[in-house]
Amino acid sequence: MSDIKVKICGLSTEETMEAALDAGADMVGLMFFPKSPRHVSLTEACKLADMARGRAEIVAVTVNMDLDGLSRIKELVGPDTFQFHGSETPESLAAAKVMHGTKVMKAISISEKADLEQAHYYAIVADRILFDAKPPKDSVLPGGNGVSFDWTVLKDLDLPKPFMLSGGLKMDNVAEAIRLSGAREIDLSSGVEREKGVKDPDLIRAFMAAVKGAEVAAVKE
Ligand SMILES: O=C(O)c1ccccc1N[C@@H]1O[C@H](COP(=O)(O)O)[C@@H](O)[C@H]1O
Repeated sequence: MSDIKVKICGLSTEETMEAALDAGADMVGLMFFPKSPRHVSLTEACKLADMARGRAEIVAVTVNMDLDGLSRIKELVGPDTFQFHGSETPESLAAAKVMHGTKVMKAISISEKADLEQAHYYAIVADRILFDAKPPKDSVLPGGNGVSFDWTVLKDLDLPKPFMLSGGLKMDNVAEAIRLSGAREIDLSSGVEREKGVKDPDLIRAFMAAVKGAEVAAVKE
């Protein structure tokens, strides 16, 4: 195992964006969901995206956003990828891909193995699938809740597109998550926060070091 791809999501300050880029994050996520504590305005997002351009893939995270909203983000922020984290259909992903010329990633909520089935439909149009845990019943957020699912359900998954694992990842469990799921790409938000919505540069660096450690350990196995 080597070269695990890492996405750090919900970056909202220049300090934490720089920490993520400097530590080698492959993808950085900007949150465009007003109910999220990681939500950024278009102006903030432009600044953060300019820091990341050419250094990491810029992902705009949206939840059931209309085409006008997506167009504004595309024109002003210029993401490489749209992440769809709501109940968007494969058809709406295809429309966004054609209209905006970006890559598209669809988040799928998992609580049991049967939930993986829908990934095969989305994988026809999506460039990447993101598996996240089903949100707790009382949560207003469809993602970013810091909860995990049974990683072993992903083992030996056969999809025609790459997939990312997310949900409750942090430095203490990432090695185990990679080992049990077989994921080559991971995504996290809460696990590098000192309080809800507040990313911590030290936790970002420690997380990236833990991923490197997991890679080295796997090569020795
Ligand atoms: O982070 C959020 O606030 C959020 C809001 C709405 C949709 C998605 C969101 N985050 C995504 O969820 C994963 C998992 O988060 P966590 O690591 O369990 O906190 C995160 O990486 C984002 O892609």
